[in-house]
Amino acid sequence: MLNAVSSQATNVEDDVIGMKVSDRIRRRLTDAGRNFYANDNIADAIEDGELDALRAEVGARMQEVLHALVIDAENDHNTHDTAHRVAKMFIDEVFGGRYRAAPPVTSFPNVARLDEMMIVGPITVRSACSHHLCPIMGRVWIGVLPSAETELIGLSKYARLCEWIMSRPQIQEEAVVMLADELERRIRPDGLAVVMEADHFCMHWRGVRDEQPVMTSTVMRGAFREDEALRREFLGLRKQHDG
Ligand SMILES: Nc1nc2c(ncn2[C@@H]2O[C@H](COP(=O)(O)OP(=O)(O)OP(=O)(O)O)[C@@H](O)[C@H]2O)c(=O)[nH]1
Repeated sequence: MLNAVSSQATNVEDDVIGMKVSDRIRRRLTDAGRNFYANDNIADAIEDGELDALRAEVGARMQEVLHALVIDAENDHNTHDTAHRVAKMFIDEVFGGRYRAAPPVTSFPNVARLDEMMIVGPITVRSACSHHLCPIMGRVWIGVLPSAETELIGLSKYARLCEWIMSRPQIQEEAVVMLADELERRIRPDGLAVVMEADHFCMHWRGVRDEQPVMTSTVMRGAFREDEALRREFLGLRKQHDG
């Protein structure tokens, strides 16, 4: 999608040699009129080799953060490589869903015309809140009511898509909607249900420091929204899966 913009942006880059790689990527996104919020995927705006440069840039800036925190990262053996470790953790792991393209998802036509609900879960998910960048650790359940047009996807792909969507800084309410949109687009079911239950470490580790609260969010689409009995069956089975 960004290809058309990319060649245009390459010309721009000719006169902006010396720009930081984050500025180059940001410029491409801005020129294409694209958002680059914390939970947006920007993989198609990053060219070959730029992820290595971005990791190095984030590492250098993280070193400045440690410096501003008055930590002697140059001489302290424990924080010597911390800045680069953190950059690697952000870009490749905990926020990797921003920088990586979607995982390949093989789909199969619904030849047998299956029309009964199926549930996958609990799928363990890890995310981060966009306010304090603290971990969010949770579980997701997905319910699908297939239609004749449905593309069936392999079981493991639900977990892979969850991981891709969740490993970005965000709020839970938006994360479940984004996950539901992605699944609906790929599966085209008659009904889709997503439940997410998660611990927010911005409430446990800091802030109110309350260990108890868990946030539960649901998204009900199509038949799950219209048919109360189906919705109840899904929510009941989810509890059973929970043990
Ligand atoms: N709605 C929602 N809120 C979240 C989520 N993750 C974290 N939060 C909350 O977002 C708020 C962050 O904004 P502020 O209230 O301005 O932050 P703060 O003053 O540091 O708040 P405290 O956490 O109360 O110290 C906190 O109340 C968090 O608990 C989420 O996924 N959804």
